[in-house]
Amino acid sequence: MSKIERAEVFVASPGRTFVTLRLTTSDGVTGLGDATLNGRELAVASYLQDHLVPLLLGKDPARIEDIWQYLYRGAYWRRGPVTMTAIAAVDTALWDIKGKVAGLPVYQLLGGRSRDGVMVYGHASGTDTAALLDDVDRFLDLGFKAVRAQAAVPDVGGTYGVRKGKVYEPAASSLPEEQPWDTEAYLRFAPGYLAAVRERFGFGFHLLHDVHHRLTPIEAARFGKQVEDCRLFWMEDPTPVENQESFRIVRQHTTTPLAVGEVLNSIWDVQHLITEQLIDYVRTSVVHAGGLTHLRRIFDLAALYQVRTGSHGATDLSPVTLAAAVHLDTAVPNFGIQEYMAHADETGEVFRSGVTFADGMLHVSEEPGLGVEYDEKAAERFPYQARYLPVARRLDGSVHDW
Ligand SMILES: O=C(O)[C@@H](O)[C@H](O)[C@H](O)CO
Ligand SMILES: [Mg+2]
Repeated sequence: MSKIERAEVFVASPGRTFVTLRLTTSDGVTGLGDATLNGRELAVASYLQDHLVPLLLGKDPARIEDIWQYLYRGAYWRRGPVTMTAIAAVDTALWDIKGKVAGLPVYQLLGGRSRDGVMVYGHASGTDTAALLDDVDRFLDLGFKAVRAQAAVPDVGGTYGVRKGKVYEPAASSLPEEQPWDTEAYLRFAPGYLAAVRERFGFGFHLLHDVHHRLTPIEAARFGKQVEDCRLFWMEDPTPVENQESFRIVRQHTTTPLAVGEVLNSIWDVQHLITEQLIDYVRTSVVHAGGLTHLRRIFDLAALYQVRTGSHGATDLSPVTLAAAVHLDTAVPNFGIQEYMAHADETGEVFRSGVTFADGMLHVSEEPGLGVEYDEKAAERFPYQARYLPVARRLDGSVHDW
């Protein structure tokens, strides 16, 4: 029997911080898992190093489901982003190993190909409507079939999702940046720029928008209703998601499709959203929702209720997560869309990935496993730097959801 012989945890900041787990078996096969929890990353690194590595050494790497159950039930303290991200890293690395041992790409282990490629959406943004329109134009020129549109609210600034440099990087400061927020100004402004995008470019592509947890249920209902003519692919994270019930209020008022789940970690976090058909797309990701083993379970539940997938894919999810996501997206029947932002060039110096972009879609390579390699020598050139996501404050100074 092959055994898990080594388990190494790497923390590096090539462009942004990534925590990476590498397992090595007694047969010399390696597997990679992403363990990045942006802004709280060292907690997961310690969870792995101090609490899971000692449990993994000597275990049979082929027993993916058993190890998942052992780590989940064995923790006793259930769910939560830190635990589920640590378990995800182990699980993803074990799928990578299983693929390499079998000589098959991971999507083949998941049931094989359901589609030729994985449709993605890119992030267009602008400091005003004109700049946003130019950016949408650029994405359409690059061949994207789906584009998310965000613009800064005039006279307020600080709006979520507006790219400053080449790469969107909200976690840019050594202490959390504080950004102003004004709900009424946003509600006055945002429907107009979404309409302007449709007016200029028409309906021959999918248009998405991320509200980023900023509205109350009734505000989100008003927004969804107001933008119905834009025929959005989805309105993302309309309200803070802890209260699954609040989606019923939004749902009762609008046919704008709803997407949620990037901050959620388990099937129980999305259970009512799915079974009561309160959402259209579930955005849980490989890295934050317990790995391929658990995410596939969520996607299967979703399929029963015609909820489709729309996995989180911002650049604070490493190339290991992106590859794992594209393998799963390639295989599942109820795939919807995959979020995709190209990683910074420095990230590509550390992670070599076989995932490629063509014609608005991502494709996995046919290499066995996930098709990603980690260059630890290159990673040494990018030592860890603490960075935080911003926080939002209303104009009266009180804390809002970022
Ligand atoms: O849907 C998205 O890409 C965003 O919500 C980001 O994931 C979030 O700002 C954390 O980086
Ligand atoms: Mg989002």
